[in-house]
Amino acid sequence: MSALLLDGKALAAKTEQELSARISELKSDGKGQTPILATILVGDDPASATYVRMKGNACERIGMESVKVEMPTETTTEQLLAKIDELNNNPNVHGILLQHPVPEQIDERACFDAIALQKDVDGVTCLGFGRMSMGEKAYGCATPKGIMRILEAYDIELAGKHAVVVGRSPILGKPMAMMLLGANATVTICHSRTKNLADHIRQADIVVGAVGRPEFIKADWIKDGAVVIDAGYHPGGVGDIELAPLVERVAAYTPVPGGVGPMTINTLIYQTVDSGEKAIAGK
Ligand SMILES: Nc1nc2c(c(=O)[nH]1)N[C@@H](CN(C=O)c1ccc(C(=O)N[C@@H](CCC(=O)O)C(=O)O)cc1)CN2
Repeated sequence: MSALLLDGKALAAKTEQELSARISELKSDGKGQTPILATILVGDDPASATYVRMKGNACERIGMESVKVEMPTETTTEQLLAKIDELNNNPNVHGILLQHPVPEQIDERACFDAIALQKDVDGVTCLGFGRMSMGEKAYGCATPKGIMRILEAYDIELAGKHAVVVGRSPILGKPMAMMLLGANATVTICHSRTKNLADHIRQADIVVGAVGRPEFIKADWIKDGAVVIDAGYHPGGVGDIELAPLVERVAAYTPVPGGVGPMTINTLIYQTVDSGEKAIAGK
C-alpha cells in the first residue's frame, strides 16, 4: 500500500489563487478598501522573524496589504497591550497576528486575549477557543484549522474515528482536539507525561503529532492504515513523528516540510480575507 500524501503546500497554493480573486473583487468594487493584516513581532527570535516574514509574503502574493509591527525584546505587557488596543481600534486593520512566543516577561495570554474577537484571525483568544469548542462562530486557531482544512480537502472521514492528539498546547493540541470532536471523531489527548503513550497511539485511526519534540512519536507505535498528521517542524526538516518508515503502510500522511506548515499560514490569510470582507461589507 502506498500512502496518500496530504500535500499542504499544493493546497495552500491553490487556495491562494482563490484568495487573490477575492481580493481583486474587493479592489474593483468601487469602495477601494482591501483587508489588512497587522503582524506583531516582539524581540529578535530568528525563527519567529522568518515566520512573520513568510506571513507578510503570503499576503503580498494574494495582493493583500499587511502592516508589520516590530517591538524590542524589553517590551512590557502594558506596552504590548497598548499596541494591540491601538490595532483593535484601527478600522483599517482587519486581522491581528501576535507571533508566539513572546519574550518571557510578557503575559502572552493577556496579550492574546486582548485581541478583539472579530480581528482574531489567528484564533488565539480564550473567547474564540470557547466559542469554537461550543460550535459557535469564531476563527479557528491557524495550525489546527489548517489541519482540518487539509482533512476536508482530501475527504478524510472523521466521524466515528478514533483520533489521538499528542500535545496539549493552547494554540495547537487543545484546539485540535476540540475541532476533531466537533467533527464527531472520538478524541484522546495525550502529552509528554501520558503513561503508556505507545498503547494509546496504537489505538488511533488518526494520529496528530503536536508535541514539539523531534521524532518523539515512533513509527512502530502507529497502526497500519492510520492517517498521520505531523504538526511539528524541527531543524533538519523532521517533524514530531518518525515518518520515513510509515509511508508504505499508513493510509495518508502530511509530509514535513510541505504539509501542515504552509496551511498554518494559508489559514491565517484565509481568515483575514474573510474578516476584511465582512468589515468592508459592514456586516
Ligand atoms: N501566533 C502564532 N504563533 C505561532 C504559530 C501560529 O500559528 N500562530 N505557529 C508556529 C510557527 N508558525 C507560524 O507562526 C509556522 C511554522 C512553520 C511554518 C512552515 O510553513 N514551515 C515549513 C517549513 C519551514 C520553511 O520552509 O522554512 C513547512 O512545514 O513546510 C509556517 C508557520 C509558532 N508560532
